[in-house]
Amino acid sequence: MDPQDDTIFALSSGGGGGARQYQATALAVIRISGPQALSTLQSMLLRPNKRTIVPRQATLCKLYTPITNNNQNTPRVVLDQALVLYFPQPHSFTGDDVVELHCHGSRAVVTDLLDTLAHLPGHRMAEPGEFTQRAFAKGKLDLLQVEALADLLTADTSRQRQQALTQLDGTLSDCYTSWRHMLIGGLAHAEAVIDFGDDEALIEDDTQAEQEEGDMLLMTEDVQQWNIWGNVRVQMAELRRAMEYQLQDSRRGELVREGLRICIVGPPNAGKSSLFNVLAQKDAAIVSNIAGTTRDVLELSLNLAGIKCVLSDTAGVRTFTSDQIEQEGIARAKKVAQQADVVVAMVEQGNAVAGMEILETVLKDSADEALLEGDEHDSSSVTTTHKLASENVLLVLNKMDLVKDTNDNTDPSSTNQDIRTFGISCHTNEGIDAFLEALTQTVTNRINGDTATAPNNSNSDNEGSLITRARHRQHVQAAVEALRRFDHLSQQGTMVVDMAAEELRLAASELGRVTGAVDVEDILDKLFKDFCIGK
Ligand SMILES: Nc1nc2c(ncn2[C@@H]2O[C@H](COP(=O)(O)OP(=O)(O)OP(=O)(O)O)[C@@H](O)[C@H]2O)c(=O)[nH]1
Ligand SMILES: [K+]
Ligand SMILES: [Mg+2]
Repeated sequence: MDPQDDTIFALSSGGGGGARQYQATALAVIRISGPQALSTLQSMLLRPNKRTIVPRQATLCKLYTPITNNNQNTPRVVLDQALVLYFPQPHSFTGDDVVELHCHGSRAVVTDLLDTLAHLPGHRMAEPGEFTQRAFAKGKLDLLQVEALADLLTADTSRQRQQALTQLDGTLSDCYTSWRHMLIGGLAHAEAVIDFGDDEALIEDDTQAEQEEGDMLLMTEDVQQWNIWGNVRVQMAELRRAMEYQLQDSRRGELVREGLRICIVGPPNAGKSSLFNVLAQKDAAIVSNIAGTTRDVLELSLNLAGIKCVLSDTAGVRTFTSDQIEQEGIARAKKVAQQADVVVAMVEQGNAVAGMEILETVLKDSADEALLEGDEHDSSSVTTTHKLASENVLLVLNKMDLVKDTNDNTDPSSTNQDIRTFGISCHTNEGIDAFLEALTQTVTNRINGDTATAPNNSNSDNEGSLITRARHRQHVQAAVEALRRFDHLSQQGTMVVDMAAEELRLAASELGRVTGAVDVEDILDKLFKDFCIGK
């Protein structure tokens, strides 16, 4: 029997992790999907024929051990009193018949129900993501929506949730589908031109057409075909601009999904780990007055105004140390700073100039390294190795509590030209609120991006069309490149229309890969493995 025909079931609510680790909850949802879902539910009712299960209507019933061919004379046992729901195919999540048992969440109820189902012929426990996999197979969701669902299930912050929900809605899918249809339309025209060119010489271009109009007797259809070709070229150029615009999004969607990287760098003993702990609101990193305390990079998830951020504490950077472990720590610190979206440069107050020098070497080294390594980077990391724009750097002067004469305070604003500077104390918390506010604003600005006007048909002026994965970016980039080659070829006259058409075909298939309309088996396998059981 095809595993697709099995009736699958799983605990779809929390508390999972197998019978042994199951954590009791008030209620639990067991989902059953497949051809036998309804008959199984009915076999668990006391008088199956007396009770009609109305689709999509919650019914409170007692669930008994089901009647099977083997146990007709065995007394039946009540398993639970549950609220049941039935979604007939095709109007269900998976597209198959689906039954949901909203039962009590104790270990006894859940494990006995699962166990009972497992013993029914044609039934088996669902693999991770298998319900979603069936939904995809039935065309209920496309690949972008499957990815959105995966993102929604793992969303930590409100921005991640919003972004995932918009993508789940099909907004991004609609964008790529409409682009792909435009490409296929262009391709159809190109093919018409090719067919025509087979037996008739086409005029090379409009100007030539005008020149030769007098001399040559033109077939009106020739001209029509050629005019259509001209329109196709214009349309494809517009489409390419819309795609290019989408690619110029500063990776905002990917940042929301993956989390924005904020890195604290600075010389030893500046108080980096102390700040890390203040922001973590716990004793996460070791603090001591020994220079070179932090070696490894420590990471912490922060939610700043609904945006997921990953904050890193790093080893203090100094130009000379004979300690090999510290050297490795410094190398790691530089690398993390290089990949960060926002850098918090920290120095002790009164030492801003030295601090800025260190910051400059860190960022300069990273820019150099980025140039050297450039070719080895994949497309997603190339964009992150840019030299940081000053609006994404915050300079923090720590230990303000040690300043004796408050009038003689280091004027923070005088330390550097365009880098914003904040005086703080990790001991007294002075200045922390203002710094945190600025950090939050920086992160928000980075995600909201600039509001450059979108090309007419870009669909890119709303959050829904933001690229959310490097995978999408690669395909859109490849489609743009194909369209550039198309543009070049399509200017060269009739001889190469078929080559130009091939580029349109390529661009269309790249976009098809984004939504999953074109072969995506390998991506799917990987994606479904990341799903939890029951989804
Ligand atoms: N007076 C004062 N001392 C501070 C402040 N912040 C940190 N310190 C002290 O400075 C010392 C170094 O702090 P850390 O947080 O370990 O500094 P670090 O930058 O992480 O140091 P490394 O990991 O060695 O690079 C510790 O003794 C802290 O207690 C502050 O705001 N005021
Ligand atoms: K230290
Ligand atoms: Mg430290």
